[in-house]
Amino acid sequence: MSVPPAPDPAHELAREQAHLARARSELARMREHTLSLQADAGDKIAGEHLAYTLWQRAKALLDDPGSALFFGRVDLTDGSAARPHYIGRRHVSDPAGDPVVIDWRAEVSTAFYRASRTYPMGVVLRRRFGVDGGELTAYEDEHLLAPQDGDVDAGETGGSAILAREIERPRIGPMRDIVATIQPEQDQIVRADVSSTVCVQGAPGTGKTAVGLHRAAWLLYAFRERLSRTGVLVVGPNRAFLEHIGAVLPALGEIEVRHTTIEELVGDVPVRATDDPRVATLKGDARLADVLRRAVWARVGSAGEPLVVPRGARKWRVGAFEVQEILDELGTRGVRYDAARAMLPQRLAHAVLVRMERAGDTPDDRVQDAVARSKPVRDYVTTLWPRVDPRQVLWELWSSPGALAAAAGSDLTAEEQELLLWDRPPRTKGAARWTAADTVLLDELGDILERTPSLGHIVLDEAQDLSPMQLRAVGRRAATGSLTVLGDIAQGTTPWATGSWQESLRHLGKDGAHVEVLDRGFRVPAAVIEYAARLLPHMAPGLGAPVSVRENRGRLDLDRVAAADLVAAVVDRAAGLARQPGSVGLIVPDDRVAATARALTAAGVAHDVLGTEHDEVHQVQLVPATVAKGLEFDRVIVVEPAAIAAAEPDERTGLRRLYVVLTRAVSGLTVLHAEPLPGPLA
Ligand SMILES: Nc1ncnc2c1ncn2[C@@H]1O[C@H](COP(=O)(O)OP(=O)(O)OP(=O)(O)O)[C@@H](O)[C@H]1O
Repeated sequence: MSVPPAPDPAHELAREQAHLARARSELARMREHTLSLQADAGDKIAGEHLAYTLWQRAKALLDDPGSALFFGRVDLTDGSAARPHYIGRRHVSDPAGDPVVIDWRAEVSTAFYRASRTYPMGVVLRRRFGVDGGELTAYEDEHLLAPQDGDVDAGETGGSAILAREIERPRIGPMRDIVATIQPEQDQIVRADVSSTVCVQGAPGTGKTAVGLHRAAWLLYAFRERLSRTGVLVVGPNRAFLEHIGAVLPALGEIEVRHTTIEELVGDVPVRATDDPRVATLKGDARLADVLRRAVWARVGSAGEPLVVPRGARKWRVGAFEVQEILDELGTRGVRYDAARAMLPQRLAHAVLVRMERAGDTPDDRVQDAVARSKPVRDYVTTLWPRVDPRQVLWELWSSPGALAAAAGSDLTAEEQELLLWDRPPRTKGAARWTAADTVLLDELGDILERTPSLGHIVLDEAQDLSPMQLRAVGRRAATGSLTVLGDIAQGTTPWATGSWQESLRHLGKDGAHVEVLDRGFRVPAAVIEYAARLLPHMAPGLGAPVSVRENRGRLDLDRVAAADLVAAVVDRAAGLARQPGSVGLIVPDDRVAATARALTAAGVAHDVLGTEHDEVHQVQLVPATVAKGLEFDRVIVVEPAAIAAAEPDERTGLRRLYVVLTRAVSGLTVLHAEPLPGPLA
């Protein structure tokens, strides 16, 4: 194929701008058309539903003048000619139905993200557009089949000015989508098949969260019917994090995806107490699943008495031995406790029916139903296979050494059982003050009784922090679906944080799922990541820091002041940073949040306190150290690292917490302290 001469850039840009104008007018036409459709349906309710669907579709077709309808183009060869495809956030077509812009999630778009000089995937030309205020301002070309002079090399770090500009932009407000610049290794994860669970290990800022959210959007596009029926869920560490990421999926047109924390996911009962870390860790241990199962199933009685059912003048009798066989069979079939309980009356009635037939009667199904519903059968079942309330089971276990020992078998040592028992048991289950770890156990008990419904897909972020029992709670909600598991072992800050993804995947019920590693850092600049990485050998040996792909090495200031001046210095530095554009994260030890907020307010520095309800979004965000995970800010001030580390139960967790807070910055990090810095940071 002959290589066309290089076009005049100004002329070429004007042509692309004309294509954008055309795309905009086609989108407006699509919207007009949708608005003109009448919501005529058979009945009133169906009519209202249709009208709502049309209204939603029209809303989705609204053009956003602040962003361009496409950000890239690939010209794919079909042997003789090359056809251009414009790639954007949504599909736009002309009146004949031919595409003007193709959704980034469509099959053809894959080449835009993945093609390389080594694997050109039929890409004659890949073009990335520079966009400003919704207008095309520049473009960059790569001719993958036959490279030309002036091509950028996007495979090279710093090769693409457009990618660099996107990565380097100062951060303001919540997280944005990355559709225009998804990297090949990220795209592999985004487009992994719906049936496969993928686990991503990645250092801070390698794009795990971004990849997980784009994967959810891609799955919803590629498997729309199946997943809109079964549902997609995003699970994150806390509300501040969910607020930070909550706009990404709606910006990609996906408004149905629920976002939740693990506590909200399992929390049917209010949490009114906290466990000592040793107790919480034990309650999160997977062995508890067996203990709970035994505690529930031990409630099924043994058939000591025969079942006697009077009908008319006769009494029908099913011997205890035969009833026991039925009980044993139901208990070993793998059905849930309540389902088995619901089957028992019919099984017993069937045994009665067999006796009636043997005696020469010809009873039909209605007789069996009547026997199953009769009082003697109901009473017999209630005694043998009682109704179980999860809270009652747990209350008994934590109150009664005998009950716990019986359920524990050889799974828990005497010492462990001692740890689990309440010092002062509440008098009733209603008076119990449940802890967060208890709610997870109650959720497990709920599933022993009745199967938890499964969703189609779950994106589980910061998964390293979940206990085995929490992982089980998430896993059963994806039992017939799949998961995207995201995390970083070095950022594990719970006493039960995982040391092995294989183990976590086992608890999730997805043994053997693939673990991918992302190691190119898009957030943290080199000067900052090199400093934070000094902690790694002390708290996560074997794990490496990301290689920063940022051009800007960033700014690192270590700033020591006298203890008496610390609060004033914090206010002064925050106010100083707030004079320049970009968000400011002021990360302080949790127990200093209130005092810092008061000092900021007194000095007139407008701010939000993350982790509390707040309506406005201010430039300065005051962040308790334990809430910082997963967040990012343009400039970060970390206040008193020694106190942040000392607030954790052990040294390793303290250093990991520091690693998390030190890696939130995009442009610059100031470490402000009065106490000496923890060893590796000094
Ligand atoms: N391909 C990309 N193009 C542009 N920006 C990207 C890309 N990938 C990631 N980023 C940006 O890098 C930053 C970090 O991404 P993200 O929060 O997803 O990282 P993470 O691995 O989840 O970090 P952490 O472990 O700290 O939670 C975000 O601002 C994100 O938009």
